[in-house]
Amino acid sequence: MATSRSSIVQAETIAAIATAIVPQQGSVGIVRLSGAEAVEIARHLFYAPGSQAWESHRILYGFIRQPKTQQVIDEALLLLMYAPRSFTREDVVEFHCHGGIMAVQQVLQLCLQQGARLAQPGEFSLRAFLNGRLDLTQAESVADLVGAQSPQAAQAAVAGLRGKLAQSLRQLRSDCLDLLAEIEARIDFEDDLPPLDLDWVRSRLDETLKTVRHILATAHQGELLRAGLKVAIIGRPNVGKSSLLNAWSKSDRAIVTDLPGTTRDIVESQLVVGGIPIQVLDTAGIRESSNPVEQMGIQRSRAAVQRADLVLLTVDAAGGWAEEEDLLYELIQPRPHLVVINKIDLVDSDPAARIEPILAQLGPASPVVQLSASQSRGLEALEQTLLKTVEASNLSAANLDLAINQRQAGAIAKAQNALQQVQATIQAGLPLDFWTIDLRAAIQDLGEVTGEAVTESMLDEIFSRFCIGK
Ligand SMILES: Nc1nc2c(c(=O)[nH]1)N(C=O)[C@@H](CNc1ccc(C(=O)N[C@@H](CCC(=O)O)C(=O)O)cc1)CN2
Ligand SMILES: Nc1nc2c(ncn2[C@@H]2O[C@H](COP(=O)(O)OP(=O)(O)OP(=O)(O)O)[C@@H](O)[C@H]2O)c(=O)[nH]1
Ligand SMILES: [K+]
Ligand SMILES: [Mg+2]
Repeated sequence: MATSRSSIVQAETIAAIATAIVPQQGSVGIVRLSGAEAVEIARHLFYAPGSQAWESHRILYGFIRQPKTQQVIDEALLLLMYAPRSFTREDVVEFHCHGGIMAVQQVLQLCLQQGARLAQPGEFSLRAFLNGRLDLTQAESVADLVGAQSPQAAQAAVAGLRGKLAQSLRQLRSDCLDLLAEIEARIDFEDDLPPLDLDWVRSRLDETLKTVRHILATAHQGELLRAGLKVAIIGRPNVGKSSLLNAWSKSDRAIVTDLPGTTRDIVESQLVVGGIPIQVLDTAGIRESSNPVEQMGIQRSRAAVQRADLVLLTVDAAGGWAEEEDLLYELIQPRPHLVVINKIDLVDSDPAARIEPILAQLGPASPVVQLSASQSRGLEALEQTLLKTVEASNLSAANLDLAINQRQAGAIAKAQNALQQVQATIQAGLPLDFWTIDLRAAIQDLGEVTGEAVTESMLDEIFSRFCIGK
């Protein structure tokens, strides 16, 4: 039988390297222990000279030693946080070692030799959750903060960490419980109570649904902030795709030459637009080719169109719209896209004559941007149009306190359905028992979000996505 993460005996003391492990990098690396044996293990491994007190929330200075040979492994600091005043609410000990890979790996091995078990991904956060220090949304925000790729994504994660979503959901759930209590009382003690105030029930339901809708509406910004966007630049050879990637990312990532067919493999670059982390893919120019290497590159370009959240079809303002563009334009029709008219610097003398024929080829559903990649002109407009196309224009001005993830949105949408069902049931004049069925379902769904009602397999799935040492 597979052991489930949450059923692992919490009496076990767990250990992990809490910092990134990179050779020759990171001035400090941390090995973290949590559990009943943490302090005992540290006592065996850490020598603190003089009369330093082993008290909670203190840092001791000293040496980590191999207990048998007394060989010194590192000169280090030891941080003590005794239960319940720690991240996990268990005894937590941290060895603050030198960075790089050797010190932390050796110290981790010593901890394991002393009886600690290697922590699974997310297990420190899981314990913080199981011990009631964090609700599930806060624990998810810990992972979001570690994974954040833009200041706005980090800001949303910190708000979640501090319990903004948790608070709203607790309030919603408690409102539903109040409503349930009122209704159930009428089922159980019908004769002893004044009749149910139907207007009150209806207005409470309306209010609750309004809040639910408000929270659900933050799912789009949550998804953009967390997952970001994959944007593929496609077009026929030499229209300036690689030049656009370079200008946009202010780099020399991609090779640019005046030879058509320069780019073969996909070239990626990472940037942030209006708070959204964006992965830009430069692709091989698409054309009929007999060169097998180029053909493979073109296959990858076509695949990128399907993988991308947004496709930028790039066209050469001077070269104009050719037959190949008809095919490419058709290819991107089912995908979210915009059309980039590049090299406008070449048509400065008479832009209308060159650009209008291109515009005439485009349908009304295709946003258009004119720019010059080689002169870095029009990139601002590209970003604004991109944000508008993915409906994220006011993300940077938005309130980032709430930005729910897909899992949370799924459960909250179920709660919304259940609450709407309660409304319908009341409307249909069905007996009170029916109202409570859907109300209970809504309460259950909200509990799935906060973790008040979760299964072990849900916890497994959520925490296994964390990194090791979190
Ligand atoms: N060295 C180190 N830095 C770290 C962490 C850590 O575990 N170790 N963190 C880990 O993610 C974050 C800080 N988060 C933390 C959250 C709570 C507690 C904590 O001990 N809370 C107790 C006690 C509070 C108090 O003393 O009053 C509590 O809330 O009960 C510690 C760290 C980021 N920086
Ligand atoms: N005048 C002008 N030239 C440009 C502009 N953008 C790119 N070019 C030139 O167009 C040529 C092709 O540019 P690339 O960026 O290599 O074009 P590409 O679409 O990536 O080409 P392939 O990878 O071969 O498909 C180079 O000589 C660039 O300097 C622009 O905005 N204005
Ligand atoms: K080229
Ligand atoms: Mg190229």
